[in-house]
Amino acid sequence: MIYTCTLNPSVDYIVEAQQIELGKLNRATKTSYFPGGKGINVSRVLKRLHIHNIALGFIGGFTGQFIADELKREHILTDFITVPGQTRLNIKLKGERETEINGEGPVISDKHKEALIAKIKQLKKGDILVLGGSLPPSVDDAFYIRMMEEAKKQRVAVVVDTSGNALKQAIAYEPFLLKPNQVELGELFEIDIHSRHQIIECGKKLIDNGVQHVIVSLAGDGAILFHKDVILVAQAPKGTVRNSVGAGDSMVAGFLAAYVNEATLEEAFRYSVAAGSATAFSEDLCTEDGVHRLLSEVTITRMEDAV
Ligand SMILES: Nc1ncnc2c1ncn2[C@@H]1O[C@H](COP(=O)(O)OP(=O)(O)OP(=O)(O)O)[C@@H](O)[C@H]1O
Ligand SMILES: O=P(O)(O)OC[C@@]1(O)O[C@H](CO)[C@@H](O)[C@@H]1O
Repeated sequence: MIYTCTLNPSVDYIVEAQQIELGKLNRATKTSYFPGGKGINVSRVLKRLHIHNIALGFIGGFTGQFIADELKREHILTDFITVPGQTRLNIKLKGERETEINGEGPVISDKHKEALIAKIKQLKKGDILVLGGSLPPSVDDAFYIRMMEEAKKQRVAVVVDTSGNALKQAIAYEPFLLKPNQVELGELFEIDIHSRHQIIECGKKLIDNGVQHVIVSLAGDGAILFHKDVILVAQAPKGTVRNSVGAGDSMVAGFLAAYVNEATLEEAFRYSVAAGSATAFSEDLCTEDGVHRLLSEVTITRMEDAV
């Protein structure tokens, strides 16, 4: 079974306006809201790709209830822990450019943290655990470490889709998959990344440190996959970007969906990039049809051929 865990879910409130001027009254031309948070996005895309999964994490208040209701409507299994306080609202402003304001999230008590650890302890060898997104302010990075320790004890494969210190500390646990974007990769190595060469060096270092697969996502420029035997470079399809929120999470879901269906590494990577781009070209997350339509437009080259 695949489990996703979102410690700090969100309701993503999308506000479209012709232009947004700070300090003025702006009128939206369209608004919508979706259940969000990285692990929840992975769950939603997995489900659209017919992969059963269970969403874990903390939810609270009317916003948390909205997430639970929406996931139920989409027939996604959940095992959330309900906490006092409100799940955050993340504002995604779409004017001439995209601007995001992510909320803080509720306080999580020790009792609720332990309840989540107890759920992780129930996972079994062969399960996959996707840890997605930032930590609420009351939860420190050590909590991600504890979850990874528990997962490792049970021989559960861990996928890490987060940033900052939590991402840095994940490396020691030899995760199955890391998916940093270019900025997150730079933060990980404390450098400014401005060349393909730097990305390759950093990706190789992660593999040398025991990470099994690394996908560095490069938005419209595609992605690079690192594995001990091969480096694959993907060009993303071209299209009109309607929403880049969740594109990276869709990549994670696409890769896992193909992997559990026993695809080759190249096929899984192609599926992953197609899923990311299909989300970028959609209003909400990608659909299965959207992914399939783009598969033939993803170009993949082995590293020695790409340089
Ligand atoms: N402009 C675009 N054109 C085509 N494909 C895109 C575009 N932007 C994103 N994608 C697809 O989505 C993938 C992930 O994008 P990106 O690198 O922006 O992820 P991210 O920063 O993790 O996103 P998020 O945090 O919003 O989920 C890319 O590798 C690509 O396949
Ligand atoms: O604040 P975090 O946890 O880093 O990111 C949260 C978030 O921006 O990530 C998802 C897209 O990847 C959105 O659904 C959500 O709003």
